[in-house]
Amino acid sequence: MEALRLEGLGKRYGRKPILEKINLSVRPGEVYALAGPNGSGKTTLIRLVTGLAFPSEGRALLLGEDVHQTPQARRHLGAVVEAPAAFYPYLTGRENLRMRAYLAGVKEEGRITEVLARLRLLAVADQKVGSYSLGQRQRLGLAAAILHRPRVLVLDEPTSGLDPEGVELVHGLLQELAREGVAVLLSTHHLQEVSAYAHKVGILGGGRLLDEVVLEGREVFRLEAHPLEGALALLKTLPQVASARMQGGAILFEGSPEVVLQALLKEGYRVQALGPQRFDLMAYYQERVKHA
Ligand SMILES: Nc1ncnc2c1ncn2[C@@H]1O[C@H](COP(=O)(O)OP(=O)(O)OP(=O)(O)O)[C@@H](O)[C@H]1O
Repeated sequence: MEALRLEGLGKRYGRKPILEKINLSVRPGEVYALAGPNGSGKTTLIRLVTGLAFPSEGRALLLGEDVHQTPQARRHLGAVVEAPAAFYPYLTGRENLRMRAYLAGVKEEGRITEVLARLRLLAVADQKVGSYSLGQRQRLGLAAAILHRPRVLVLDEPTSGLDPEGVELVHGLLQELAREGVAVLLSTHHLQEVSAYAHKVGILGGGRLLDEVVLEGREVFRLEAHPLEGALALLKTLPQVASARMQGGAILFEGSPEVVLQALLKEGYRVQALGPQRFDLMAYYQERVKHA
């Protein structure tokens, strides 16, 4: 079953539509990154999914239960929506987590130490949160979100305000959690960073989900051939080629390089270069948003 499923989700403020007909799903163990320009509705979507905002249409299901109809649906949810997350400044990090653990019904004290260690906060665990840096508070927010071992984790820009080490730490943690079976939905402006491990990227624009890019198992090849236009047209006719487009004097395609090479040689094309190419998510995103 999908861990998280949005069905025709929409939100209007007054008459202004902010989001319309958003359909997406995240499976257990999958990392889904939401990207989009400022104001495209990423935070609004995350607020809807976590139950902090009410949809004007559609619904959000957490492990099959409607977030807005069934309050218990959120027991499987961990979230960091506001940055930095709200904590009692006159209590220590450990005391804040102890309070969260009590509210979430987590009884083992060892779990608090475990998440503090996982977020590299043990050294400051017994200091008042009021004295924490922004990055430390950000990491404490994540520690609190995973305390009760949620099966779905929803995070609004989890790496904003973090130093490079903190960014690495959070990305590493999210990958680990996904491997443990947690479904992760996060919003980000840092596509290059998440493209290393996100399974899917959803691109929001103009209140709609413009595109979903599947990154898992994606293999792209770069081809230089002469004449290039004809080669592109030929590739587009091959059933073994899933996609092909021109980029900077070469063709980028997804599909079988062996079939492509054979077809080109058979038709008398001159093949100058053919090899694997890392999928350029940033270029794809810019192109997609430009034509939105
Ligand atoms: N409470 C509200 N009332 C009216 N409009 C709102 C409200 N909250 C958000 N909006 C509008 O909804 C749109 C989407 O905002 P949102 O914060 O979801 O975008 P975002 O993609 O998260 O942006 P950013 O990348 O800057 O964080 C914006 O035009 C914003 O002004």
